[in-house]
Amino acid sequence: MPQFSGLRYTAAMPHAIDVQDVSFGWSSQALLLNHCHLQIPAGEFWMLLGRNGSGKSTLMKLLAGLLLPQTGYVHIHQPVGFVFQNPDQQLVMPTVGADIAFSLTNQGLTSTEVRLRVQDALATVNLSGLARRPIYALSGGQKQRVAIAGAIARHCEVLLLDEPTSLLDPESQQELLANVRELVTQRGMTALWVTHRLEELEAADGAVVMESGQVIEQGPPSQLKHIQEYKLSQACC
Ligand SMILES: Nc1ncnc2c1ncn2[C@@H]1O[C@H](COP(=O)(O)OP(=O)(O)OP(=O)(O)O)[C@@H](O)[C@H]1O
Repeated sequence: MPQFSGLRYTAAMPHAIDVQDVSFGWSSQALLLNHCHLQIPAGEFWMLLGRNGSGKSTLMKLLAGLLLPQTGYVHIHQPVGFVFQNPDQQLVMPTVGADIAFSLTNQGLTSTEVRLRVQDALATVNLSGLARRPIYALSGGQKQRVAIAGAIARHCEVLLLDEPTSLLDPESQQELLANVRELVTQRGMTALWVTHRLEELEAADGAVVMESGQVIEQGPPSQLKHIQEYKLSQACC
């Protein structure tokens, strides 16, 4: 198993994602994340909520291994795929098929294996037949699904999605949400999805609320006090 400072992979873990006492600051003067703890059960779909600037995206980057914590550990024992808010920041090849195949570079696969993985991944996100479609000719929702297909082609078991629907219209939002729900239910993947859209919680098994760099609550959405408060504040405005 690979082992890096602050990012530890272990063989048998009760949770797909286990964050223990993680602190991180963008500057040496102040910590943004302050002794964060978080556990996401394997094979479940969870959402991460919190006000602007509370540290959600920073935490997601720590989970993906794009940043390393200054103290504490992130334990993840399965391959991780990351889906950015804006898919144009992660789709790098001219066509759909080439982009998914690019994610398999350096995996030592034959061209037949690459082709089969691209086909399987496209079918999983309901984009079969679009392998030759130029990326620029896709809708925003289709681009997000190509990003997810890249993770599926790499056999990622944990999906991290940072506000994946914030640039989408309501119909594409619903399609993406249903697609990720299906990946969790049918393929047993684990997904953690950042959102400000409370209606998306209906698709989730659990939710985590962050405030000022700390996880202040986590559990089934209907039982979280802070989420009820957000709902009430939305209803009256
Ligand atoms: N690359 C960076 N360099 C320096 N500071 C950063 C960087 N990225 C984020 N920050 C700062 O860290 C703080 C938390 O940002 P972060 O994006 O993690 O919050 P967030 O909860 O995801 O917010 P939002 O809901 O608005 O996306 C902000 O004050 C932000 O300016």
